[in-house]
Amino acid sequence: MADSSDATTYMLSFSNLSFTVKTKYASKRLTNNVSLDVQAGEMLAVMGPSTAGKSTLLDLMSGRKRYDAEGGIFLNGHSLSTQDLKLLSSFVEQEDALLGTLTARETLSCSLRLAMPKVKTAFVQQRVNHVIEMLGLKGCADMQIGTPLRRGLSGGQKRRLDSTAAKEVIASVGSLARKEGIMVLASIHQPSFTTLNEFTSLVLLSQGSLCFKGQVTDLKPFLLETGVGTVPFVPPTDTAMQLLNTDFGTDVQSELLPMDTIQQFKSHFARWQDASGTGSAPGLLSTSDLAQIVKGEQVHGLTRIWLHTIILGERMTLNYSRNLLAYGVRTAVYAGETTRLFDQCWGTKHVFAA
Ligand SMILES: Nc1ncnc2c1ncn2[C@@H]1O[C@H](COP(=O)(O)OP(=O)(O)OP(=O)(O)O)[C@@H](O)[C@H]1O
Repeated sequence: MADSSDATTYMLSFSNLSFTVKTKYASKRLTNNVSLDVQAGEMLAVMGPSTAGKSTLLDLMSGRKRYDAEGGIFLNGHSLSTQDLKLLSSFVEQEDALLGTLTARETLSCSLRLAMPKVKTAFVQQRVNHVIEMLGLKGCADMQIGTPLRRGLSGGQKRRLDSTAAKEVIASVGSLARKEGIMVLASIHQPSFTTLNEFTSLVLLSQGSLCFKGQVTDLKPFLLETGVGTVPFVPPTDTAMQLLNTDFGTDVQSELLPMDTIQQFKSHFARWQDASGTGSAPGLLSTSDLAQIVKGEQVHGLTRIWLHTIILGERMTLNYSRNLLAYGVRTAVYAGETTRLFDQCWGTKHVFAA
């Protein structure tokens, strides 16, 4: 999220983030007073049962959704607006969003230029080369990603560019994050033990509420201290997920936390957090430092729209020029349909006239 040259200096504090959707008849709280800190270089895994509110929380944390009035997001004590957050963060969607006709290098370069439209070509080349190296994509950097008609990168190589995380992806992203002081927040489903261990910290959510935040290795002692315990050969995250999944009333839930499971988990967490104490506070930033970090190489308003249009136009031209057959067929179909419709309308007009 926040990029910095000094990996230990920056901390983002998310305070009381709530998000309520209002329908015609009622309102529903999708995220409920979530407060947590994330340090520069931290890799945070967000886990929770389906519909726990993971995507909503990530949207709030990255400025894609506006949180309710009582919330706030602070960088080393300075309040950030949703606009600031948008400029500071990059969001990778769950869905595959790769254009098959572009190479890995072109894909990364286009993403970087969209995020920082005014940076010099030499900077883009240098950063893209660095990321390609970090992701282990050097051997296939200039290979097209691939379309249904043309084979390109392998599935594993593609996953290093898209959002589907595996151990090697997370490991590469983690080392980039540590080196560059980037904060990585990722929603993950059923990670393997080794994948999860690549993250530095873990957030557990259920019904929009924060149920645990700590080091990945803290979860086991937390479950032991709260009396839930752990099951031999079962990862602590699986035990926690079973407890937090309210879709099914499981035996594990009624046995271990017989009353309101989520409420009990939350109050255990509050007590555990108090006992563990809070980490050291980061130094305050001056207003000018903050302005420098947030604005950086960014451009705003019409210039941004104009530069984005140019970059997307270049990408579209590249895509069309490499996919002439598919687009040629499509154009022919549209032309045929238009002629047919025109013919029909013309024919109908003549019938009425007769
Ligand atoms: N705009 C909206 N209006 C009403 N309900 C919504 C809206 N957006 C999300 N929801 C509901 O909020 C809940 C949380 O959604 P969210 O996508 O954040 O969960 P999630 O934990 O990411 O789920 P999953 O793991 O299944 O992707 C879901 O029940 C979803 O249907």
